[in-house]
Amino acid sequence: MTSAVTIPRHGGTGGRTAVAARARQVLKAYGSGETRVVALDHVDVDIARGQFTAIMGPSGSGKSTLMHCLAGLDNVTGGQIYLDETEITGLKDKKLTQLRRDRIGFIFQAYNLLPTLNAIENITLPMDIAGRKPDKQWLAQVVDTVGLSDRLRHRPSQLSGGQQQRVAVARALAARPEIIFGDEPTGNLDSRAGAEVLGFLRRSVDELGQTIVIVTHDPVAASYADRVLYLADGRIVDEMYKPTAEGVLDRMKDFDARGRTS
Ligand SMILES: Nc1ncnc2c1ncn2[C@@H]1O[C@H](COP(=O)(O)OP(=O)(O)OP(=O)(O)O)[C@@H](O)[C@H]1O
Repeated sequence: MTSAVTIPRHGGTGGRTAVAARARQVLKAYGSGETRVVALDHVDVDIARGQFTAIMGPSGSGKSTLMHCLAGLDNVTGGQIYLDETEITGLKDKKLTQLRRDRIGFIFQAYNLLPTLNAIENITLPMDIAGRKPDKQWLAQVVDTVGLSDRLRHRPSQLSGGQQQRVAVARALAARPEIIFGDEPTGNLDSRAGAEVLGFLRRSVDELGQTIVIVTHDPVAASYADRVLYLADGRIVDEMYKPTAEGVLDRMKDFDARGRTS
């Protein structure tokens, strides 16, 4: 088993620490007594700022739970989660809602677009709700990079699945959150649209310095990441830097074979 890698806390990151999010001894259990399930078993992990991280592992290994705990969408049973220097575990609901709104972006498999709003209205909605004015230049860059400039007045029903997901990606990026979390962000897309969205996420890391964490089952999606974390039975059991799809697939086969013999 590999232990969590600790990244230097201070780097050339404009005053922010080099670690965007941290989990320390995070325990998450559901239920009690005989039905108690330990979804996360004392997880330690550092998510590096400006990197693309993919979380992989078999079904039920705790991937979504880890992402939800890191994003402050779910409470932990024990341990601490930090976003930059802020401990989010223990924050009251109102503060947590505010923190998620102001500092975190989300991309889900169901795009969660509002059907009555057009693309640009959906993209700026979180900022409108927060009462923040979008940075026009930045917004134009995001819209241009996702290739939506000629679709901004279209409603979600007038867009393809890939285009809708690109609206969801643009919405997450537009507010320049410290970190973006994606749960199977390309799960509903065909391989061409999926590649487009993943290519865009990759560019936003390389060109815009965005920090991204996704949960995926797909070795091709994971190959866009800088680092893959492997979960099994609620623990981080391995990691891979600069993954290739073949390398990820081989590692998954190893785990399956070990799982069958243990
Ligand atoms: N609300 C819940 N109540 C009870 N048990 C839960 C709940 N949510 C998750 N679990 C359990 O926690 C464990 C981890 O679930 P989680 O959804 O994080 O796994 P996963 O790796 O994301 O799975 P998948 O790849 O199938 O989405 C599983 O055993 C699951 O059954």
